Amino acid sequence: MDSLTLNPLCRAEGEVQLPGSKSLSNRLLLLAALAEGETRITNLLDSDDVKHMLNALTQLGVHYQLSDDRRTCTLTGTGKPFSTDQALELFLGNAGTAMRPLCAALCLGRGDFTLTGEPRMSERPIRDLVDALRPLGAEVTYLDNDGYPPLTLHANGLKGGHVSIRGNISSQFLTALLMAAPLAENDLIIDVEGELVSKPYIDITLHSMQLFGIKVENENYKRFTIKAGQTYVSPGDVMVEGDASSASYFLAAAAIAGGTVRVYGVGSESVQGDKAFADVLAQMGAKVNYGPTWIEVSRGDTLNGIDVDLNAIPDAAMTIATTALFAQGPTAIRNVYNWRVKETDRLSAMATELRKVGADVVEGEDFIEITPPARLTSAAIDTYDDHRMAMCFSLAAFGDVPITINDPGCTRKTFPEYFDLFRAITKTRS
Ligand SMILES: O=C(O)C1=C[C@@H](OP(=O)(O)O)[C@@H](O)[C@H](O)C1
Ligand SMILES: C=C(OP(=O)(O)O)C(=O)O
Repeated sequence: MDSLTLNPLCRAEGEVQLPGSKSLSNRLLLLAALAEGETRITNLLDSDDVKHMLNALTQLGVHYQLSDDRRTCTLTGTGKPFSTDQALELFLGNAGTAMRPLCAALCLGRGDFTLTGEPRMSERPIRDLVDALRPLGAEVTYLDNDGYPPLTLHANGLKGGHVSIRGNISSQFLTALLMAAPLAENDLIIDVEGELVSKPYIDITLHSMQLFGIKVENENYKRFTIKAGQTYVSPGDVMVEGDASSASYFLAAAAIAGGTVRVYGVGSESVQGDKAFADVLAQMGAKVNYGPTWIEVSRGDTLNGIDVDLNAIPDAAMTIATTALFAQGPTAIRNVYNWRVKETDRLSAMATELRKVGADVVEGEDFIEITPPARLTSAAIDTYDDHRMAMCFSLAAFGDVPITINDPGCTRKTFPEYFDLFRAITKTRS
């Protein structure tokens, strides 16, 4: 296995143009494919998760053109759901933003669609979504284990009506239902049961649907009503914002090390909940400035440990876990149960790797408490095929010791060029 050793770093300084948001890229591609007319999507993310969505659309017969740098996609939708005479098998890697939304959207059409992915995808739950789709007329067969991909959809349209969906495992289930809803035969009312995890991602969904002309009635994120008879209509040109989760590593580097880092592509006007990561850094003592499309962070007088509920921003929350290595006092990150069902069991992986660099860690069922060591220990960090483990632990190189990242290439899921950009804004201790 490949590895990358980062020599001790002492400073972060510079500007980063962020790659496009994964969440927006995959939503806009799917909605453009379902929409009437031609959509030109700019600043599209070029990463594995997006490639899986694009490959699926190709197999579904969608016509699109990618620019040479793969960051502009011009796509012509038919305004109709996807249908096929021949059974299709779509391989979706480990992309939750492809698996869950496609699972619902494909039920709108006609034909047999099998959705598969990498081995880890077969351990990521999908039951809550399937259980909500079945009363709407979806026929779904699990191929290996009940409640998990791979699965086959025997699609024959979705009826509409009134369904409930559990909100506490993944917001992507609700996102999937919402995006399919306007093309159901009748109005759809969706009730959300229990806590809604990762709530700001629902705003990304509603924003994306609104761009394509869809109206959704939102009663406090508890009930959503979507009228039938609406069609997705192309907005023409649409630009993908920079990825707010990808911004977190650069901003944290400045908060830890001194120097000032500004990221472009995400700012106060962003629709992504992960922009709030910068507020968490401010709570720890960092200096934060926002412009409409940029965020700038510098180190404050001290960096303090905090006790926070990060249920709303589980991806950026991982970056707080490694930032905590440099804080004064312990940090507790609470209400992140669903870390366990992502690219890996992130609560367990994070605890194991933080201990390797010398932290004292308590791993709870849905929280993690990190007490930083007086001095970090040099270590080889395992990344569990989890892009965020690799990116988070690059920050450990600010601890005066070399840090080796095993399988750094796993960042290809959302951020293939991460280590080049990280190197460009960090200075090695001489
Ligand atoms: O809808 C989305 O784009 C996402 C929602 C979140 O997942 P959960 O809702 O499963 O927490 C997030 O972790 C994921 O990276 C992207
Ligand atoms: C959880 C993540 O991805 P996915 O979209 O596959 O759920 C992530 O990017 O951290």
